[in-house]
Amino acid sequence: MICTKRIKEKNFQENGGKILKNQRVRIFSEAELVKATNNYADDRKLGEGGFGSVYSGALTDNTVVAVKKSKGVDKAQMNEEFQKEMSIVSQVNHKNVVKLLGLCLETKVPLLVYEFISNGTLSKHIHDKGSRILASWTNRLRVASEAALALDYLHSLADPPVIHGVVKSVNILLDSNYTAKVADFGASVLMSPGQTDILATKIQGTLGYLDPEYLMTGILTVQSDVYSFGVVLVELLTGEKPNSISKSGEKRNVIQHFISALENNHLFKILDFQTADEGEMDEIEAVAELAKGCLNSMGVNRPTMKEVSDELAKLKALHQKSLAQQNSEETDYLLGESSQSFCKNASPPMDQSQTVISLQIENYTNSN
Ligand SMILES: Nc1ncnc2c1ncn2[C@@H]1O[C@H](COP(=O)(O)OP(=O)(O)OP(=O)(O)O)[C@@H](O)[C@H]1O
Repeated sequence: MICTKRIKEKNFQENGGKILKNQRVRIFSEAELVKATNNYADDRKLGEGGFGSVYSGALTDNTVVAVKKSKGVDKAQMNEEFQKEMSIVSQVNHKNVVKLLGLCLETKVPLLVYEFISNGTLSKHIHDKGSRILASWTNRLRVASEAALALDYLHSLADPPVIHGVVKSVNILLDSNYTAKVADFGASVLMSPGQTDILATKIQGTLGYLDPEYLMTGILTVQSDVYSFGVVLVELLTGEKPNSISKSGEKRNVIQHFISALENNHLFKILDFQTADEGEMDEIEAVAELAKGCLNSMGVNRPTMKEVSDELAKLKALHQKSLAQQNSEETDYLLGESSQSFCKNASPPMDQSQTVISLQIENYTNSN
């Protein structure tokens, strides 16, 4: 049975939990989640992370959910990871952050129930050559801008602020409209207002995305997320995995390769998508410069997530404006073309020409 209720202090304390004000999540029974996921059947497995595995499930009201189930090897550690993720994700509310719907407290390590994000990870769409969604610069820029918006929100608007800790393309999911949603708060840290860094008890992260400064000092900062986001931007631009292996089997430093291409004006040789448009090239160059700034070895020299997000939003708005302009120019062109052809064909009756023109406009709109 599903019951919606404010989580009781007692339940949380029994589970080693921290009490959060105004927290509203749904409490699921273990049996309900077993049924929803067909007892965590293999074909329901969406993926596996450090904390455990994620399964898709259908509730009795047909809502599709993603259930995060701990590996359960070290109960104390798993409980800590769970508590952290739970306390962070239940407090954030942003259209570009995956929503926590509820949890189940009957299991040894509680289960987390998330909204189901149907189109997989950004990583899959960048690296799976069969995926067409990122074929256009328009979508790459939009997804980058949406993910940046979520991270800016976590750093400066969430109360309390949050360092995500493991920003990478696997942790950016795409929903049914291909809108980006930032996920996986297992390594995240809640900050006090005004606080921007924390001494980590253990260094967590994925090679290739890890801020070199954090790696050296053990201090995780909001700027560590900015570095990792810079790596995601490079991935979006080049289609290369940050820890990729070349054909000859050597480990490639994708970041160095990217920066040297940018500095030597070879950027367009290493892009992962085709663009013939000069306006787009300017935008791509601006995003590449932004990525370079994020990848500065010193955190203080990197832009803030707000600056990154504002710049991407500005570029996205410019891009949309130029797309709209192109569309109207093409419509004008079609109108011009049709009137010329009518001149050639001994002037058709007025009502017929109007029909042809409107049909052409309609076809144009449909194909776009
Ligand atoms: N809400 C969701 N909807 C759909 N799929 C999801 C959802 N959450 C996670 N997944 C899938 O499950 C996989 C595992 O997610 P999880 O957050 O546990 O770990 P991870 O990000 O892969 O690794 P780690 O936690 O070690 O960084 C994701 O890569 C994604 O494919």
